[in-house]
Amino acid sequence: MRSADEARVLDAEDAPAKINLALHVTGRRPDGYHELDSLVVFATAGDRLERLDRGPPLALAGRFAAELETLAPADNLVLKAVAALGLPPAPLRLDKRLPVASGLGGGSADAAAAIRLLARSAGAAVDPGAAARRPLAPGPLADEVRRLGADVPMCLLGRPVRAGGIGERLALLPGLPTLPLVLVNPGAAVSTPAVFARLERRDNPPLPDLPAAFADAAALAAWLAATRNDLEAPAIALEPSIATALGLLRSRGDCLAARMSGSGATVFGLFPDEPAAARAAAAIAAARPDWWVVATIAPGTVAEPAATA
Ligand SMILES: C[C@](O)(CO)[C@H](O)COP(=O)(O)OP(=O)(O)OC[C@H]1O[C@@H](n2ccc(N)nc2=O)[C@H](O)[C@@H]1O
Ligand SMILES: Nc1ncnc2c1ncn2[C@@H]1O[C@H](COP(=O)(O)OP(=O)(O)OP(=O)(O)O)[C@@H](O)[C@H]1O
Repeated sequence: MRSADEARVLDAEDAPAKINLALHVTGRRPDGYHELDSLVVFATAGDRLERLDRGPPLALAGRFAAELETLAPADNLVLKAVAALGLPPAPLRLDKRLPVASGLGGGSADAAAAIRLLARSAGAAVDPGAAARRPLAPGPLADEVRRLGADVPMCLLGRPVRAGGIGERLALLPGLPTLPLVLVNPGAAVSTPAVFARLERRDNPPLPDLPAAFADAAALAAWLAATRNDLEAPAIALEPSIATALGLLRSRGDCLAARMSGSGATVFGLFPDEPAAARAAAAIAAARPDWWVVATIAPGTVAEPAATA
């Protein structure tokens, strides 16, 4: 039972993990940021942000809360988003379930969840419904969102996309099946700028053409075979345990594809169905009890409801 002085949860938002299924680095802008061409999906695994009836501006809970406690609350991307967009502050609690600096865009997902949550409580100064249906229209709001981090616009959308530019040019992906995945983080935080700095080539070709739809996870895996994550080799050079994690996924006979997400160190394995993913996750967790291992799904593309006149 809830004690009399315990805060009450008024509302909550999920902050799904971002997974780069493929990531090609195609150029570099004069400001040092890299041009990307990336296929991105969002998992049901993620952080969770709650709005409370009382408490400090941001309380931390969950497995990875301690890693954020060294950060001043104002530097947490949740409160940075609130300040940058001028959203009405409210007591918040972040359940930090995703490893920090792990290539899953956790901080960006938290910022996006804060925007959705507080926009809702303010009567939608930022229309979260619209954000869920289409990429943010260019404009001052989109600029503020992008300034929070290159991954924030895609996290605000939270649906399968092909991302271009530095990650802010988003095209919704039709025809993607729901993907059974295993996420494995070998417990090492990898610095995104350090990984980009180690790239040997920055002028790689874009992703190959996408078909209108993929029949299943195996069809997507066949397409992925002609793609890469260009950040994987530099990240492995900094953190060799990434290669060990990939090896464990690939040693499963039914793993369709295994690759690093974002700038690492988290890797994903794609499996034909959820039971296969659950078996792989259990085996890897048993072999490496100190690692973060989860079986999850990335929901596929939901058909748009027919427009009404
Ligand atoms: C690698 C990805 O995770 C792929 O989705 C993202 O591009 C990174 O997104 P993010 O962590 O939100 O990135 P930011 O916080 O904006 O940038 C962190 C640092 O990564 C480098 N960076 C990031 C994005 C990008 N397109 N080019 C870059 O070179 C820059 O050195 C930058 O200072
Ligand atoms: N709520 C937050 N969650 C995680 N990191 C945060 C948060 N707020 C601020 N940060 C800072 O942002 C940095 C990047 O964290 P994050 O977990 O978003 O990285 P990432 O998963 O590697 O992102 P990406 O995939 O975009 O490279 C951390 O090192 C941390 O200092």
